[in-house]
Amino acid sequence: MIELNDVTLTFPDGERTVTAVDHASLTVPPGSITAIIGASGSGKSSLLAVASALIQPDSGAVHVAGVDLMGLSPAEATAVRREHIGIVFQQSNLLPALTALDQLAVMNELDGHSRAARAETRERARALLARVGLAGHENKRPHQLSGGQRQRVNIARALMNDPRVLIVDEPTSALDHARGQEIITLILELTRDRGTSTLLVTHDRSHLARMDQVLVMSDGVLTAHDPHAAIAA
Ligand SMILES: Nc1ncnc2c1ncn2[C@@H]1O[C@H](COP(=O)(O)OP(=O)(O)OP(=O)(O)O)[C@@H](O)[C@H]1O
Repeated sequence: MIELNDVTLTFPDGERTVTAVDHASLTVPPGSITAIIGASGSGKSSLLAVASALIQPDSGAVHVAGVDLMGLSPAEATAVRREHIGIVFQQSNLLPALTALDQLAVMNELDGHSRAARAETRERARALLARVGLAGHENKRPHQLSGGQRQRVNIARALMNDPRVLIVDEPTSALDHARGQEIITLILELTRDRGTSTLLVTHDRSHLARMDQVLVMSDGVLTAHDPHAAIAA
């Protein structure tokens, strides 16, 4: 579950302050997907940063996977992120030198686990790559994969720790329409199968009718939007 209640986040901007998120509230239940749309600079990335435990807001209540994020130390917030939150960014930020399998396994292996734990990590990585449609591509490096395949690696990587919450920022912006629809279908299936609370920012209104909830952000203010009305707009 993701629960934001009356959240406000400001940034200093010279003499004044910018209100990036203005008394925003939202709930994303497990197994459902909420999309946020809104103009550039309306506060969407700031809201995702709050829900990802990357930024603590000035005021309000934030609960993610049952954890109260307000008042956590940076180290505690990092621990919550690693344990409960999967994040997929707009640009695939894969490491050029690593194979698809290693992109998934490397973070777990940096923790210095036993040989058995490493084997288990690789098995999990292999299964997740197969789940996102990349069986047979485990040993390819990013330049050997298409844009859509790279985004699939990103998604699989975000699922490595079996997160309760999935935060996705513009997953289709670098893809053509058909490839974008496939990625949205995959994210929807994973949300249902794994019961994640998924929060997604998108510019592409053609996806909105498939979402459980659509919220519009405007100058930091969130308002509900009928997913089916949005497509006609
Ligand atoms: N670190 C920061 N320091 C100062 N101001 C910031 C910071 N991050 C965001 N802002 C400001 O907060 C407001 C909301 O920005 P945000 O990036 O959240 O919007 P957005 O809807 O995600 O935009 P885009 O679609 O272009 O990514 C903007 O006025 C922006 O300039």
